[in-house]
Amino acid sequence: MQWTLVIPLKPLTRAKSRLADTADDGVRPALVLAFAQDTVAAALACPAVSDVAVVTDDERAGRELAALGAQIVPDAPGSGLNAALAHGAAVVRDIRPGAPVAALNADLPALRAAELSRVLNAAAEFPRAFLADAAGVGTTLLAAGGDRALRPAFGADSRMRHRASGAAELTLAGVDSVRQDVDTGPDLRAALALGVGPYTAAVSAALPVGAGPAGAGPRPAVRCGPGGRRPEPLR
Ligand SMILES: Nc1nc2c(ncn2[C@@H]2O[C@H](COP(=O)(O)OP(=O)(O)OP(=O)(O)O)[C@@H](O)[C@H]2O)c(=O)[nH]1
Ligand SMILES: C=C(OP(=O)(O)O)C(=O)O
Repeated sequence: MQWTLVIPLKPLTRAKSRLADTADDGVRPALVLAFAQDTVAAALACPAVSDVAVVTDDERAGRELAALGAQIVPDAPGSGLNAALAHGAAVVRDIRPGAPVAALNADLPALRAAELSRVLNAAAEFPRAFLADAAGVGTTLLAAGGDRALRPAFGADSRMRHRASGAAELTLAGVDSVRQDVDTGPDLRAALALGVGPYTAAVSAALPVGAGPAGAGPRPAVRCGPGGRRPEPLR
């Protein structure tokens, strides 16, 4: 089964406020964009993904992520994360009725295509399924088969709320890169230790958190775009 991913992204200057003590206002937008670039690049390199739709109103992010091969959907509702996701899924299904869709956070800088494949293949066994974040309270991925609405309930305690919504919790091990979202400085350290993608490695090298000896270091660039696998366009 091949999935369309719906990836939400807040305007860069307003995003990741909880990282303010790790990355100041001058560098945080670039760091948030780098997280999204590494997330989208890994997603597009994943064989279980047919295409990626990023729901954002940020012009710079839209330009950079489109250059990687993502489709950009304006955040027309403008009323928060779950409205943005429901809108993105509806736009996808208008174009491709019956498409399996999965919401994926844009703050997964260590994301590995092979681990994402394993998660999506596991999700394909259920009508709706989700993956809890590394902290164990939130969600990084929510998937819905072609005959189901996504019904996103991201935000505080979303693990509990997705469970209560009837979605199956995916319990597979060895998919840390799909679980490791970055909200805080310690989260960024954990992602660096897993090994982040090249965009985040470049921006975080200038931060105190990125300059330390720990960490697996940057991973080789994912090949997507010219020379790599091109996603099918969403049209
Ligand atoms: N399009 C869109 N994306 C959103 C919105 N709110 C959050 N997101 C995205 O949803 C994902 C999960 O959100 P959070 O992890 O809470 O990120 P955040 O809101 O930037 O972080 P904080 O400011 O620290 O709360 C991230 O990829 C965000 O960029 C929204 O209103 N619209
Ligand atoms: C959006 C979520 O949380 P966070 O803001 O912690 O990334 C979530 O886990 O549903």
